[in-house]
Amino acid sequence: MVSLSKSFVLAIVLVLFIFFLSVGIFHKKTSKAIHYWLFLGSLPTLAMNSNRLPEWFTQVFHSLGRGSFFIDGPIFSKLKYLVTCHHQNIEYILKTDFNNFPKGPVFRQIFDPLGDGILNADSDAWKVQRRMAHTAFIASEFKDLYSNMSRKIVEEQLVPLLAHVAKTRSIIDLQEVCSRFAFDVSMNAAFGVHENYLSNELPSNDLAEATAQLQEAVLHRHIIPMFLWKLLRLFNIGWERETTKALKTIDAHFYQLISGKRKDLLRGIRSFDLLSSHIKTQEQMSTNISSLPTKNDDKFLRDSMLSLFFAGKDAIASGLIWFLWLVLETPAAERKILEELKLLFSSKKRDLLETHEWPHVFDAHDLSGLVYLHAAVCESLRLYPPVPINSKTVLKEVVLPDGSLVKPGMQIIISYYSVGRMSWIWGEDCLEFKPERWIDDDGMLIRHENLSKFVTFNLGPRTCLGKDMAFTQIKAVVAALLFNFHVEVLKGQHIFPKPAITFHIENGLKVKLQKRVI
Ligand code: HEM
Repeated sequence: MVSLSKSFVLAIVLVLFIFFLSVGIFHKKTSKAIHYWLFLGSLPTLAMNSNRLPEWFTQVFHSLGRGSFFIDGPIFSKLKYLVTCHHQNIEYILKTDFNNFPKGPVFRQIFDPLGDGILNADSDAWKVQRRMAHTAFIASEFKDLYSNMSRKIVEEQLVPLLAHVAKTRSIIDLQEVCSRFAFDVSMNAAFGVHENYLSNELPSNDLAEATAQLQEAVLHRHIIPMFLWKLLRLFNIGWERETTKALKTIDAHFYQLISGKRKDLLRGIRSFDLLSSHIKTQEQMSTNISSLPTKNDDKFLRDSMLSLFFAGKDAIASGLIWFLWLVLETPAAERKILEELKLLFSSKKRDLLETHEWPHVFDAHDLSGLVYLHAAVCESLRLYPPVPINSKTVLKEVVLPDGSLVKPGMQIIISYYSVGRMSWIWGEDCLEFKPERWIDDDGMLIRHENLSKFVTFNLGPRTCLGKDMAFTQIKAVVAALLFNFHVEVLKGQHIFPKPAITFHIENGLKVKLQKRVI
């Protein structure tokens, strides 16, 4: 009897699964507009475009000529989304009336593998996480550890790997290199451990693979209806089985790292990574408030670290690969970056210019003063924000600055990707990669990022805590790569975004490298 009902449910799951795949994920016909279907509302259109949501949202904004639209659920359901890229709405939601727009229960269920970490928490639980993470990020010892470790990884792993590729004239996927780099940096920052995932042999790493798997799983939870992925989870089949497996691997590693760190600290071994800081703060915190972690709460640490790890790793990898692609496709921009680097190199190494030591790795501090490089990074993050969309829930009814009425329980989807592609926000040339838009006539940076229109790092109380770290990393990698190597992008590659929580290139970016003689 039990097995009969199980088979029945499995059959239903299978039918629905195939239906959604054919309507949504593999459906080639996409729509530039938002249609209302009898009984079903606008959900079928959403499903048909589920593999390219940021792009579709952008097309709908263009076709409607405004920065917000609603998606209605099936008749009799209360499901309704507001999708917006209106920058005054975004400022209102993320900053002015912040408390009225938590992430909410839907987000929390989809991201439940992250537990109570900062990315998934709201209200008091979020405040605790934010305070702890902020304490960790602003510590001067952590900042030093971060910049030393980044330089070390660039110098001792990234550049040797690229030199090896250049020497053997082999083809490499630059996106994979960026992901491996981001993984090594994030493991160092979070736990103070060196994984050497970027070494010449491109070794496999079960933790890195499990975290990538978890990303995929969370994406599927966005695409297919909640009841369906919950059924898959109940029966431990399909993507949900992969999620469970990935989580087991992640937990095994994370709990081992936490227990190892506790032992180190007991032995008096000091370190300044994020985990050490969290353990220290956890011990100092009061334990009689229910939302606060208790002294030996390893689950709390696991959740905190998993969020911080995810927040940094994928965003850095994504920011890097889109930047590199845009610059490599825009020879004028590449030339200007190289000119700045040469000037910096000759000002620092005047005496070495004749003999020219190769390869050369720049100091993060020196790179921070380069105007064109900074402008180019901002420009690529505008066009390809690593986190393309975000969602919020409405607590109390309110009219947003553009006149949209939102009601309790409604979901709001903010499309950061679309913000960067609206001509009424960035001008008619908004689709062009033009670092010059960030530089004024006196050659100084225009700080658009201080205005609400540059939303790539979020706004308000939940602004990204790793923004400075992100700029440091991207500049360090780009400078080392472009200054020391000539990069040839293989012809015939069709570059388009892969559907994911963070933006990546669907099939990677295959390149050949050659030693660059300056
Ligand atoms: C180019 C790189 C990056 C971009 C574009 C970026 C963007 C963002 C965005 C949009 C959010 C808001 C997410 C949300 O509300 O769910 C966020 C949050 C956050 N980011 Fe980043 N991020 C980047 C790199 C990093 C790095 C390297 C770290 C360091 C670990 C980091 C740490 C965080 C943290 C801790 C939060 C949570 C803030 C909160 O909820 O209070 N980010 N980031």
